[in-house]
Amino acid sequence: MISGSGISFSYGPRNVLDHVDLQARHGEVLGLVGPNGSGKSTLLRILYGSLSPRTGTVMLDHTELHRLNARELAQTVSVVVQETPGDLPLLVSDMVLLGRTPHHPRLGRHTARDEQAAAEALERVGMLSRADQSFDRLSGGERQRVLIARALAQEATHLLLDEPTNHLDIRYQHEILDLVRSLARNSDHAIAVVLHDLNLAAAYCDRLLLLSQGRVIASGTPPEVLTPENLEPVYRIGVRRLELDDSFHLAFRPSSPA
Ligand SMILES: Nc1ncnc2c1ncn2[C@@H]1O[C@H](COP(=O)(O)OP(=O)(O)OP(=O)(O)O)[C@@H](O)[C@H]1O
Repeated sequence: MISGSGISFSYGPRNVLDHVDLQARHGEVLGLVGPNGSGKSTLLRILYGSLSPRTGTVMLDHTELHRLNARELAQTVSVVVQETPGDLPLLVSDMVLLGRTPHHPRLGRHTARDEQAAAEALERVGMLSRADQSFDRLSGGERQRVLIARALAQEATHLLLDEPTNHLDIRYQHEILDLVRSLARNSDHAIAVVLHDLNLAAAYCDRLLLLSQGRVIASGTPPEVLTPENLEPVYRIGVRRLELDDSFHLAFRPSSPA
């Protein structure tokens, strides 16, 4: 489980997170949603130890995050973030093999097991046929899929993703989120994912945390959180919820100018 309690954070004097509590349990996908600047990425960075909270603690299962060294952390948590590496002269297969680094002794060579894990991960994101291509010649969406493969090859049991569907076409938005959900369901991963698309969040997340200005506005299942009453004041846009047989769809309309 990834859990945060009482997490506050400021960049300089500016408070960006204010006593946030969250839990991403094994077997579940927790979605972090909220408008631009609400603190989602900052929260995610705190959950993988790239930023330290001003107050509060992050636990990975029964261990406080700050007690893990870099290798232990990388064996426990894999991360897919927006900052794609610049023009690295790496093949796609090499990029994915980087995910195996935490499993090696210092300066160890890749083993057959590493190669196999990398190939399996590329297969899962539909990129195995591109293994021998240069990473920096891929499209944004293809790069994203390779970075997800790198996280899969890492074989950590906790997974954090920041807008993983950015750059992806509709088919791969669904395929990647389906894959993320299957990692929770079938491999018992604990997963937290930042998503902007609330309909995708409703379809693929088990629980949601709705943030606004660094505070938790609502948390619970998608039907509990994604109500017009919660969303309209936070996004300042009209929201209609269309109930379908066993799900719902959110439709949005810009508010008329006052
Ligand atoms: N390095 C930084 N230095 C100062 N302020 C920052 C920094 N990074 C983010 N912020 C500010 O912190 C607030 C929260 O940013 P954050 O990126 O966590 O929001 P977000 O919800 O992920 O936004 P978005 O949906 O636009 O990606 C914003 O007001 C942002 O301007």
